[in-house]
Amino acid sequence: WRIQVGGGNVSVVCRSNYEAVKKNGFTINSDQHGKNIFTPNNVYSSAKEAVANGEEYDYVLVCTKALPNIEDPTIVLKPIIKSNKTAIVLIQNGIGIEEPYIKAFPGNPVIPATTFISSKQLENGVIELGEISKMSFGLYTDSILENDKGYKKRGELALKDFDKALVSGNVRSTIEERLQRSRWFKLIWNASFNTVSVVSGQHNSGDLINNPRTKELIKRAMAEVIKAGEAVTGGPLHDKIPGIKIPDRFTSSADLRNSTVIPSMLQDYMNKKPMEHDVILRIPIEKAKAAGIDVPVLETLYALLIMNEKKNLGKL
Ligand SMILES: NC(=O)C1=CN([C@@H]2O[C@H](COP(=O)(O)OP(=O)(O)OC[C@H]3O[C@@H](n4cnc5c(N)ncnc54)[C@H](OP(=O)(O)O)[C@@H]3O)[C@@H](O)[C@H]2O)C=CC1
Ligand SMILES: CC(C)(CO)C(=O)C(=O)O
Repeated sequence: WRIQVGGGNVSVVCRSNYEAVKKNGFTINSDQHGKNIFTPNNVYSSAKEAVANGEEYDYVLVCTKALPNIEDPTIVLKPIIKSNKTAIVLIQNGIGIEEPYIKAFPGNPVIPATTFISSKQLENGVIELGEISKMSFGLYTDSILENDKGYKKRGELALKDFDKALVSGNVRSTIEERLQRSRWFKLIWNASFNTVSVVSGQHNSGDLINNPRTKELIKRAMAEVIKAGEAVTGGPLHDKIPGIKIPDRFTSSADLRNSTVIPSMLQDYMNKKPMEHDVILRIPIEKAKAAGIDVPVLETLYALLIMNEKKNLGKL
């Protein structure tokens, strides 16, 4: 939406909201940008349809839930990626989301993005957007073959143009040099608030910080993510805020009290959809252990979360 406002040509592939979006576009009620109708340049029902007229895209933005435990996330993109010209932008939470794409599409720039927004689809095609809208992203280079000299060049060009497109659409955009550090920083929120919001019995962020025991539990989970993230990425997760102060900063924020958030994981639980516990807990727990960091709170949350999910999805 903001990319189109900035002058870009934007097509979307929709699934269950296809009919509604094809007919009416998206209605977006945003605290920051007011009430808008976003009419995508094209609305498709599948990736195959999106390339039926021979289109080749500069960017494919993946905005689905990251559920590698359920299916290979790259299958759906196969028809769209015709050459290494197309950059794949992963607008998703979690850790370890990039690897399947690097393996399936060697040579295509993979750009993971962390986004601080609060969004909710109220009904098909009707979106509510909270007051924050910022995005940071960078080029994934961790397991790129030494001999692909062009990868970095293609990737850096794609990064710059993506940044321009976002800035033209009035989004606070940042190109991240230390990409994994910013992903772990975002995980501090997701591995704590998102998970406790579900296992506590469906509570929003405001309820959780107003209760001293859940607030304390969230702070402990955050402290484990910070310790693990620092060990895995080899340094502090934030330039200005020392790790030890982050849990207090996050849980005392006045913003949080005023604008309560229903974390995306709780939205999935309430809609009886699978939750992103693989990339938000299982993979980070594995990485923490490999780096020699114990994470008993995260392990407990993971165990409770997957039991809850089984029951919620009728699989127990
Ligand atoms: N919501 C939020 O506030 C935030 C979310 N995030 C992260 O952003 C990512 C996306 O989250 P969110 O927007 O909440 O997710 P939603 O579940 O609300 O939306 C995902 C959309 O992708 C569609 N989709 C999934 N698979 C396919 C497919 N194979 N083909 C076509 N469409 C498909 C879904 O369709 P269908 O309805 O049919 O399932 C749904 O419309 C997640 O990683 C999340 O953690 C990050 C920051 C904030
Ligand atoms: C931090 C938060 C709540 C919104 O930005 C989020 O990432 C999520 O809901 O998964």
